[in-house]
Amino acid sequence: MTVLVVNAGSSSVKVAVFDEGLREVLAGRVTEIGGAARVEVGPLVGARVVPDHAAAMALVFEAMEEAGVSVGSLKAAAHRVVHGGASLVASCRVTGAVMAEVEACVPLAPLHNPANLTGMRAVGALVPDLPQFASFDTAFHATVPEVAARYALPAEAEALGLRRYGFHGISYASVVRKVQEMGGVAASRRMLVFHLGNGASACGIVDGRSVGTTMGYSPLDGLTMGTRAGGIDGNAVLRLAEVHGIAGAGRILNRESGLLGLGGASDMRALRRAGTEEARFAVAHFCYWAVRHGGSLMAAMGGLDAVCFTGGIGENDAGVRAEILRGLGFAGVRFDAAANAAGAEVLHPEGADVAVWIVAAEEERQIAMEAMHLMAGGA
Ligand SMILES: Nc1ncnc2c1ncn2[C@@H]1O[C@H](COP(=O)(O)OP(=O)(O)O)[C@@H](O)[C@H]1O
Ligand SMILES: CC(=O)OP(=O)(O)O
Ligand SMILES: [Mg+2]
Repeated sequence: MTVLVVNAGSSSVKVAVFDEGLREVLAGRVTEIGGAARVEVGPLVGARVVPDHAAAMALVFEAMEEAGVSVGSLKAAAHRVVHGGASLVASCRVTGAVMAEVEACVPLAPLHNPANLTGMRAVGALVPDLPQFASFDTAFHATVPEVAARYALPAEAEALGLRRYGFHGISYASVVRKVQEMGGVAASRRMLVFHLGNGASACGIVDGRSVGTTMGYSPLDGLTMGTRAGGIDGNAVLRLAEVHGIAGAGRILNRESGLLGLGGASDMRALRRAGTEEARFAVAHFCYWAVRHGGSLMAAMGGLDAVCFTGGIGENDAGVRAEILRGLGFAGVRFDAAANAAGAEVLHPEGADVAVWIVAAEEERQIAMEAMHLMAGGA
């Protein structure tokens, strides 16, 4: 039951191959697709011209063969799909109807869903008979109460699908699973999880279920992100559209804002290296809004038992974690500075009221597990 997992982003593809025992036998990524791309897939490492996602998938298959993981041994491919809309709320086999629904959600996740579809088509073109499965970032949030999901809009607007869906659900599901594996369930009834990567969000999780999250209709709302603005007044959006047109406003909000717009770089490591006044302000903005939203989610959960950090920034940037944890001090959050600086798994001191953990995001493994569950006949 070897499964190829494909996590396609707008300009990158992350892949992993898992065997039936869920051992990761190959992993890698192709980044900066569209030109002189960077390839790091098993034995294939270096710069290559990769014009599109189809070419990237062809390279992945080439690397698999070179690594001795034959494409013929694959039993399935499984994809991350960012937006599943209102109807795709559980992982499923990819069919024409599923692809049409993912396509219908393109306007809701313009940076992500087109790439997810391209990944499915590329695999389909290279290995036509391979069963394909999809896991949705939105699915984990299907449990939020209606008051949290609805915007205060009239019924005609709701009928356009304008609801808070929430994202990063595959990552949140993997955090819940890993905290359970760490034996932390009892201590973590009410868990505030920060997924801090290029896209960033936070989620309030009670007894393993999402009760609220910061992203909404699309992955634009909530926290300050690499290139996305995060929360912004609808009238400010209208003003941007008036001046720049709808496409221009969309570009500014999704691709030119966030850390990039404030600090001159979308990448946290680049901001740290730059060390300018603007870069420092961008990081301060990122942390301030993470704390503000964290407080709101704590209210939605009725308290706090644990805080978890995941994603590239959450797992690696001790300064960001420290600033957010200090900001949550009012809620009884304490942390061990040395453990945080070292990037340890457990950050809370002995006897603390609130547990604090770093949990590595395992989106690919989660997707593989869901596909294998479906292949084994699970619902
Ligand atoms: N060692 C590190 N220190 C600080 N930030 C880091 C480190 N490693 C990765 N990051 C940051 O993580 C972010 C990317 O996170 P990641 O979860 O890989 O993103 P995505 O999967 O959404 O593309 C970037 O801002 C990057 O700078
Ligand atoms: C949903 C989302 O924002 O994803 P990413 O963090 O991969 O951009
Ligand atoms: Mg990510």
